[in-house]
Amino acid sequence: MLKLDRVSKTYRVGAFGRGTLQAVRDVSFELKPGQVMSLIGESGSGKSTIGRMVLRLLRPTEGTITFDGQDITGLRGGGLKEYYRHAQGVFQDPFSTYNPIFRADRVFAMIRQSYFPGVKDDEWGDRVVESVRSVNLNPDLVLGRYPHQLSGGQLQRLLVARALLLDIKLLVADEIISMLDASTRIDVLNLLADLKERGLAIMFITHDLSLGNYLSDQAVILHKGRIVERGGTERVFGDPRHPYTRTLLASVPRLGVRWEDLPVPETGAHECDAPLEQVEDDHFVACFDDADVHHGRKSEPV
Ligand SMILES: Nc1ncnc2c1ncn2[C@@H]1O[C@H](COP(=O)(O)OP(=O)(O)OP(=O)(O)O)[C@@H](O)[C@H]1O
Repeated sequence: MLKLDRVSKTYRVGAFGRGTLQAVRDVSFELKPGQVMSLIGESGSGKSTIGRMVLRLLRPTEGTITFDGQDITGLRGGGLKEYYRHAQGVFQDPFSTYNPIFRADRVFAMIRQSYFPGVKDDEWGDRVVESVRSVNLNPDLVLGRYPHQLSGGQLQRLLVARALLLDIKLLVADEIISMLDASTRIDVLNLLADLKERGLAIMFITHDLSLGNYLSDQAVILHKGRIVERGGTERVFGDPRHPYTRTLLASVPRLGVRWEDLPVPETGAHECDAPLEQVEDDHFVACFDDADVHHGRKSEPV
Protein backbone atom coordinates (compact mmCIF):
# COMPACT_ATOMS: atom_id res chain seq x y z
CA MET A 1 0.00 0.00 0.00
CA LEU A 2 2.66 2.52 1.08
CA LYS A 3 6.11 2.07 -0.34
CA LEU A 4 9.22 4.16 0.20
CA ASP A 5 11.98 3.47 -2.26
CA ARG A 6 15.43 4.88 -1.50
CA VAL A 7 14.05 8.10 -0.05
CA SER A 8 16.42 10.83 1.09
CA LYS A 9 15.82 14.35 2.33
CA THR A 10 18.37 17.11 2.51
CA TYR A 11 17.48 20.39 4.18
CA ARG A 12 19.10 23.68 3.33
CA VAL A 13 20.45 25.21 6.51
CA GLY A 14 22.64 28.05 7.70
CA ALA A 15 22.86 31.65 6.57
CA PHE A 16 21.27 32.09 3.11
CA GLY A 17 20.66 28.31 2.96
CA ARG A 18 24.24 27.63 1.91
CA GLY A 19 24.72 24.60 4.16
CA THR A 20 22.96 21.26 3.87
CA LEU A 21 21.79 18.70 6.39
CA GLN A 22 20.90 15.22 5.29
CA ALA A 23 18.01 14.32 7.58
CA VAL A 24 16.93 11.10 5.84
CA ARG A 25 19.23 8.79 3.89
CA ASP A 26 18.26 6.10 1.47
CA VAL A 27 15.22 4.85 3.36
CA SER A 28 13.14 2.01 1.89
CA PHE A 29 10.25 0.07 3.44
CA GLU A 30 6.75 -1.05 2.71
CA LEU A 31 3.63 -0.78 4.85
CA LYS A 32 0.74 -3.12 4.11
CA PRO A 33 -2.97 -2.56 4.83
CA GLY A 34 -3.81 -3.17 8.49
CA GLN A 35 -0.16 -3.15 9.53
CA VAL A 36 1.22 -0.98 12.28
CA MET A 37 4.79 0.10 11.74
CA SER A 38 6.80 1.85 14.42
CA LEU A 39 9.46 4.27 13.29
CA ILE A 40 11.75 4.38 16.27
CA GLY A 41 14.75 6.60 16.82
CA GLU A 42 16.19 9.21 19.09
CA SER A 43 15.58 12.91 18.62
CA GLY A 44 16.88 14.14 15.27
CA SER A 45 17.00 10.68 13.66
CA GLY A 46 14.65 11.80 10.88
CA LYS A 47 11.36 10.21 11.99
CA SER A 48 9.17 13.28 11.58
CA THR A 49 10.79 14.15 8.28
CA ILE A 50 9.76 10.72 6.97
CA GLY A 51 6.22 11.18 8.34
CA ARG A 52 5.93 14.60 6.73
CA MET A 53 7.16 13.30 3.38
CA VAL A 54 4.60 10.47 3.53
CA LEU A 55 1.92 13.12 4.16
CA ARG A 56 3.28 15.14 1.24
CA LEU A 57 3.99 18.10 3.52
CA LEU A 58 7.60 17.81 2.32
CA ARG A 59 9.08 16.44 -0.87
CA PRO A 60 11.94 13.96 -0.85
CA THR A 61 15.20 15.16 -2.34
CA GLU A 62 15.65 11.70 -3.83
CA GLY A 63 13.61 8.53 -4.12
CA THR A 64 9.94 7.80 -4.54
CA ILE A 65 6.96 7.33 -2.25
CA THR A 66 4.02 5.44 -3.70
CA PHE A 67 0.58 4.86 -2.25
CA ASP A 68 -1.46 2.11 -3.88
CA GLY A 69 0.99 2.22 -6.76
CA GLN A 70 0.70 5.98 -7.33
CA ASP A 71 3.71 8.24 -6.87
CA ILE A 72 2.58 10.83 -4.32
CA THR A 73 5.66 13.03 -4.37
CA GLY A 74 4.45 15.25 -7.20
CA LEU A 75 0.76 15.38 -6.23
CA ARG A 76 -0.98 18.73 -6.09
CA GLY A 77 -4.50 20.17 -6.32
CA GLY A 78 -7.23 17.58 -6.82
CA GLY A 79 -4.81 14.65 -6.77
CA LEU A 80 -3.42 15.72 -3.41
CA LYS A 81 -6.90 16.25 -1.99
CA GLU A 82 -7.85 12.74 -3.09
CA TYR A 83 -4.71 11.38 -1.42
CA TYR A 84 -5.69 13.07 1.86
CA ARG A 85 -9.03 11.28 1.69
CA HIS A 86 -7.01 8.11 2.36
CA ALA A 87 -3.97 9.32 4.29
CA GLN A 88 -4.08 11.60 7.33
CA GLY A 89 -1.73 12.60 10.11
CA VAL A 90 -2.04 13.34 13.81
CA PHE A 91 0.87 15.11 15.47
CA GLN A 92 2.53 15.45 18.82
CA ASP A 93 1.02 18.69 20.03
CA PRO A 94 -2.74 18.61 19.54
CA PHE A 95 -3.15 22.18 20.78
CA SER A 96 -1.21 23.54 17.81
CA THR A 97 -3.69 22.01 15.36
CA TYR A 98 -6.64 23.88 16.88
CA ASN A 99 -7.32 27.58 16.65
CA PRO A 100 -8.03 28.63 20.25
CA ILE A 101 -10.67 31.18 19.24
CA PHE A 102 -12.88 28.59 17.55
CA ARG A 103 -14.71 25.62 19.01
CA ALA A 104 -12.74 22.41 18.67
CA ASP A 105 -15.38 20.76 16.48
CA ARG A 106 -14.66 23.30 13.77
CA VAL A 107 -12.11 20.74 12.55
CA PHE A 108 -15.07 18.61 11.44
CA ALA A 109 -16.69 21.49 9.55
CA MET A 110 -13.50 21.97 7.57
CA ILE A 111 -13.66 18.34 6.40
CA ARG A 112 -17.30 18.77 5.45
CA GLN A 113 -16.56 21.90 3.45
CA SER A 114 -13.76 20.24 1.51
CA TYR A 115 -15.04 16.73 1.01
CA PHE A 116 -18.76 16.51 1.71
CA PRO A 117 -20.40 19.84 0.77
CA GLY A 118 -23.55 18.05 -0.45
CA VAL A 119 -24.28 16.19 2.80
CA LYS A 120 -27.34 17.55 4.66
CA ASP A 121 -26.99 19.01 8.18
CA ASP A 122 -28.78 16.16 9.98
CA GLU A 123 -26.85 13.47 8.25
CA TRP A 124 -23.56 15.27 8.83
CA GLY A 125 -24.40 15.69 12.52
CA ASP A 126 -25.07 11.94 12.78
CA ARG A 127 -21.79 11.11 11.07
CA VAL A 128 -19.83 13.37 13.42
CA VAL A 129 -21.50 11.91 16.51
CA GLU A 130 -20.82 8.38 15.32
CA SER A 131 -17.21 9.17 14.58
CA VAL A 132 -16.71 10.87 17.97
CA ARG A 133 -18.23 7.83 19.73
CA SER A 134 -15.98 5.53 17.77
CA VAL A 135 -12.93 7.12 19.40
CA ASN A 136 -14.48 6.56 22.83
CA LEU A 137 -15.50 10.14 23.46
CA ASN A 138 -18.90 11.28 24.69
CA PRO A 139 -20.22 13.72 22.05
CA ASP A 140 -22.24 15.59 24.72
CA LEU A 141 -19.04 16.34 26.61
CA VAL A 142 -16.75 17.34 23.76
CA LEU A 143 -18.76 18.84 20.91
CA GLY A 144 -19.26 22.60 21.17
CA ARG A 145 -16.27 23.01 23.53
CA TYR A 146 -13.23 25.22 23.00
CA PRO A 147 -9.77 23.62 22.81
CA HIS A 148 -8.77 24.90 26.27
CA GLN A 149 -11.81 23.16 27.75
CA LEU A 150 -10.59 19.77 26.54
CA SER A 151 -7.62 17.63 27.53
CA GLY A 152 -4.70 16.81 25.21
CA GLY A 153 -5.97 13.22 24.93
CA GLN A 154 -9.49 14.37 24.02
CA LEU A 155 -8.10 16.72 21.38
CA GLN A 156 -5.96 13.91 19.92
CA ARG A 157 -8.96 11.63 19.75
CA LEU A 158 -11.06 14.34 18.07
CA LEU A 159 -8.35 14.57 15.40
CA VAL A 160 -8.52 10.83 14.89
CA ALA A 161 -12.34 11.10 14.71
CA ARG A 162 -11.95 13.78 12.05
CA ALA A 163 -9.69 11.49 10.02
CA LEU A 164 -12.24 8.69 10.35
CA LEU A 165 -14.90 10.81 8.65
CA LEU A 166 -12.81 10.33 5.53
CA ASP A 167 -12.16 7.02 3.90
CA ILE A 168 -8.73 6.70 5.46
CA LYS A 169 -6.45 3.75 4.93
CA LEU A 170 -3.29 5.21 6.43
CA LEU A 171 -2.79 7.19 9.63
CA VAL A 172 0.56 8.79 10.39
CA ALA A 173 0.71 9.17 14.17
CA ASP A 174 3.73 11.33 15.02
CA GLU A 175 4.61 11.12 18.74
CA ILE A 176 0.94 11.38 19.59
CA ILE A 177 1.37 9.70 22.94
CA SER A 178 4.39 11.68 24.18
CA MET A 179 2.55 14.64 25.64
CA LEU A 180 -0.17 12.65 27.35
CA ASP A 181 -0.29 11.50 30.96
CA ALA A 182 -0.17 7.79 31.74
CA SER A 183 -3.91 7.06 31.90
CA THR A 184 -4.71 8.96 28.70
CA ARG A 185 -1.79 7.25 26.97
CA ILE A 186 -3.44 3.88 27.47
CA ASP A 187 -6.71 5.21 26.00
CA VAL A 188 -4.98 6.52 22.89
CA LEU A 189 -2.90 3.34 22.51
CA ASN A 190 -6.05 1.24 22.77
CA LEU A 191 -7.70 3.47 20.21
CA LEU A 192 -4.82 2.87 17.81
CA ALA A 193 -5.18 -0.88 18.43
CA ASP A 194 -8.92 -0.56 17.56
CA LEU A 195 -8.06 1.29 14.35
CA LYS A 196 -5.69 -1.49 13.42
CA GLU A 197 -8.48 -4.03 13.97
CA ARG A 198 -10.57 -2.04 11.53
CA GLY A 199 -7.90 -2.56 8.88
CA LEU A 200 -6.16 0.82 8.98
CA ALA A 201 -2.42 0.95 8.39
CA ILE A 202 -0.64 3.06 10.99
CA MET A 203 2.79 4.60 10.85
CA PHE A 204 3.56 5.12 14.50
CA ILE A 205 6.43 7.52 15.06
CA THR A 206 8.00 7.34 18.48
CA HIS A 207 11.24 7.69 20.40
CA ASP A 208 9.85 5.30 22.99
CA LEU A 209 10.84 1.69 22.36
CA SER A 210 8.28 0.20 24.70
CA LEU A 211 5.42 1.97 22.90
CA GLY A 212 6.73 0.70 19.58
CA ASN A 213 6.89 -2.82 20.94
CA TYR A 214 3.38 -2.68 22.39
CA LEU A 215 1.60 -1.73 19.23
CA SER A 216 3.42 -2.61 16.06
CA ASP A 217 3.84 -5.54 13.69
CA GLN A 218 6.84 -3.98 12.01
CA ALA A 219 9.64 -2.01 13.61
CA VAL A 220 12.04 0.34 11.85
CA ILE A 221 15.03 1.55 13.86
CA LEU A 222 16.47 4.82 12.59
CA HIS A 223 19.82 6.32 13.41
CA LYS A 224 20.97 9.62 11.89
CA GLY A 225 18.42 9.38 9.11
CA ARG A 226 19.35 5.86 8.10
CA ILE A 227 17.59 2.58 8.83
CA VAL A 228 19.92 0.43 10.90
CA GLU A 229 17.47 -2.41 11.42
CA ARG A 230 13.95 -3.32 10.47
CA GLY A 231 11.60 -6.26 10.39
CA GLY A 232 8.86 -7.99 12.36
CA THR A 233 8.66 -6.31 15.77
CA GLU A 234 9.11 -9.60 17.60
CA ARG A 235 12.23 -10.36 15.59
CA VAL A 236 13.80 -6.92 15.99
CA PHE A 237 12.99 -6.67 19.71
CA GLY A 238 13.53 -10.36 20.44
CA ASP A 239 16.83 -10.72 18.60
CA PRO A 240 18.29 -7.28 17.85
CA ARG A 241 21.29 -7.64 15.52
CA HIS A 242 22.61 -4.11 15.07
CA PRO A 243 24.73 -2.77 17.93
CA TYR A 244 22.73 0.45 17.94
CA THR A 245 19.43 -1.42 18.38
CA ARG A 246 21.00 -3.51 21.10
CA THR A 247 22.19 -0.51 23.05
CA LEU A 248 18.85 1.22 22.60
CA LEU A 249 17.04 -1.81 23.99
CA ALA A 250 19.53 -2.22 26.78
CA SER A 251 19.05 1.44 27.71
CA VAL A 252 15.34 1.13 28.51
CA PRO A 253 15.17 1.87 32.25
CA ARG A 254 14.20 -1.19 34.28
CA LEU A 255 13.16 -1.60 37.88
CA GLY A 256 16.02 -3.00 39.91
CA VAL A 257 18.75 -1.71 37.59
CA ARG A 258 20.52 1.41 38.78
CA TRP A 259 20.87 4.19 36.24
CA GLU A 260 24.67 4.25 36.31
CA ASP A 261 24.73 0.54 35.41
CA LEU A 262 22.89 1.13 32.14
CA PRO A 263 24.96 1.22 28.95
CA VAL A 264 25.44 4.51 27.17
CA PRO A 265 23.54 4.39 23.84
CA GLU A 266 25.72 3.92 20.79
CA THR A 267 25.89 6.96 18.55
CA GLY A 268 28.51 7.57 15.91
CA ALA A 269 29.99 4.10 15.40
CA HIS A 270 29.04 1.35 12.98
CA GLU A 271 27.96 3.51 10.07
CA CYS A 272 28.05 2.02 6.62
CA ASP A 273 26.58 2.90 3.23
CA ALA A 274 25.78 -0.60 1.95
CA PRO A 275 22.13 -1.67 1.56
CA LEU A 276 20.39 -3.54 4.38
CA GLU A 277 21.03 -7.25 4.47
CA GLN A 278 18.56 -9.96 5.32
CA VAL A 279 19.56 -11.94 8.41
CA GLU A 280 16.42 -14.09 8.63
CA ASP A 281 12.87 -14.06 7.32
CA ASP A 282 11.38 -10.55 7.79
CA HIS A 283 14.50 -9.16 9.48
CA PHE A 284 17.01 -6.79 7.86
CA VAL A 285 20.04 -5.09 9.28
CA ALA A 286 22.51 -2.48 8.10
CA CYS A 287 26.13 -3.48 7.84
CA PHE A 288 28.31 -2.97 10.87
CA ASP A 289 31.54 -4.16 12.28
CA ASP A 290 30.67 -7.36 14.14
CA ALA A 291 32.03 -10.66 12.78
CA ASP A 292 29.64 -12.89 14.78
CA VAL A 293 26.51 -11.72 13.08
CA HIS A 294 27.88 -11.24 9.59
CA HIS A 295 27.71 -14.96 9.13
CA GLY A 296 25.00 -16.36 6.82
CA ARG A 297 23.48 -13.11 5.56
CA LYS A 298 21.64 -12.74 2.29
CA SER A 299 21.27 -9.55 0.31
CA GLU A 300 17.96 -7.76 0.63
CA PRO A 301 15.73 -8.29 -2.41
CA VAL A 302 15.16 -5.00 -4.22
N1 LIG B 1 12.79 22.42 8.25
C1 LIG B 1 14.03 22.02 8.60
N2 LIG B 1 15.11 22.71 8.19
C2 LIG B 1 16.36 22.30 8.52
N3 LIG B 1 16.63 21.21 9.26
C3 LIG B 1 15.58 20.50 9.72
C4 LIG B 1 14.23 20.86 9.41
N4 LIG B 1 13.40 19.94 9.99
C5 LIG B 1 14.20 19.06 10.63
N5 LIG B 1 15.51 19.38 10.47
C6 LIG B 1 16.67 18.63 10.98
O1 LIG B 1 16.63 17.33 10.41
C7 LIG B 1 17.01 16.34 11.36
C8 LIG B 1 15.87 15.34 11.52
O2 LIG B 1 14.78 16.00 12.11
P1 LIG B 1 13.39 15.27 12.42
O3 LIG B 1 12.48 16.27 13.05
O4 LIG B 1 12.93 14.56 11.22
O5 LIG B 1 13.87 14.19 13.50
P2 LIG B 1 13.03 13.40 14.58
O6 LIG B 1 13.66 12.05 14.67
O7 LIG B 1 11.58 13.45 14.26
O8 LIG B 1 13.35 14.20 15.90
P3 LIG B 1 12.35 14.74 17.03
O9 LIG B 1 11.81 13.49 17.69
O10 LIG B 1 13.23 15.54 17.92
O11 LIG B 1 11.31 15.53 16.31
C9 LIG B 1 17.34 17.08 12.64
O12 LIG B 1 18.74 17.29 12.66
C10 LIG B 1 16.62 18.40 12.49
O13 LIG B 1 17.30 19.43 13.18
